[in-house]
Amino acid sequence: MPSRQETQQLAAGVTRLRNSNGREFIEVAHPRVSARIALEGGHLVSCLPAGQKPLLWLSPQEPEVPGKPLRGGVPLCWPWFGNERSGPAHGIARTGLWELESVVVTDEAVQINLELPQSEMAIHIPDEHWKLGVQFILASDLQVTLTSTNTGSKAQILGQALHAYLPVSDITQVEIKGLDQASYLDQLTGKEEVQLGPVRFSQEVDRIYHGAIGAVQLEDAGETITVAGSGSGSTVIWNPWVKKSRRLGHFPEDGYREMLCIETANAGHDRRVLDPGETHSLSTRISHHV
Ligand SMILES: O=P(O)(O)OC[C@H]1O[C@H](O)[C@H](O)[C@@H](O)[C@@H]1O
Repeated sequence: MPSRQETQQLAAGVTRLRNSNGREFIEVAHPRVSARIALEGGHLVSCLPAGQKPLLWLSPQEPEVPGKPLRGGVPLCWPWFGNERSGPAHGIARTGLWELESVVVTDEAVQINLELPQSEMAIHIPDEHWKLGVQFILASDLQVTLTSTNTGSKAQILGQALHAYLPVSDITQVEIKGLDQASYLDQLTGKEEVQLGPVRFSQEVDRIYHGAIGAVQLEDAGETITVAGSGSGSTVIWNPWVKKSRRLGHFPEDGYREMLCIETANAGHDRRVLDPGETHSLSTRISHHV
């Protein structure tokens, strides 16, 4: 829990605050949902619909200084996924400082829109011209939409992912359904494979599933979290397992036991080329069913 040093009320139940590590957050306390978004990274770090378990996992280890991504929630990978291009892994959006555009509160939901200013893009991708916005619809479920417009005069390549970290009670017992027969790139071996049955975890998993995948279901001890994407032709499934957990920054050594990532993406073969003036939206909807 960040200690509050400065706070500003933005709307009923929506507050902007700066914690003692200098990070700025938008905090939502609405009858339907509690949530927190870090302006650094445009990063939703927690989302708790009323009467449910948390929809997202967040590492208990927060980096002390701004500039290091928080591990958990929904990091925004943009305009490339992983190491598809040179520069920071997963691109520049997850460490950039986003600006608040709008907050709309209704009885059912809180809608928050952020934009990544040109000045943040100019640092790493000075030759590219984009308008980039993220919208969070926080309610009894969660919807995150990342919208990119090519504002330049040449075609530009776009790779991206909504890198959702989901909580699990025991990684060795969970299953992901909805990927049976899908082909995937195993990022650990570089080989193309075909999924047979549900995805289960007994070692590191780092895969890009291809195709316009419908909803996938994370089945965990009789409960289900559904992740439904749109604007996506690829889904990344990731768990770091034992050795990689030790190497990851700001991640508990046994953190792999209690999380996995299901990432609605445009990654690998699914990278897009946007013509001047073209807009593309990538969206994920995460909901919990008991
Ligand atoms: O450590 P990060 O840069 O946050 O990346 C965390 C993970 O993200 C994705 O799921 C990739 O497929 C993994 O290869 C990567 O290890």
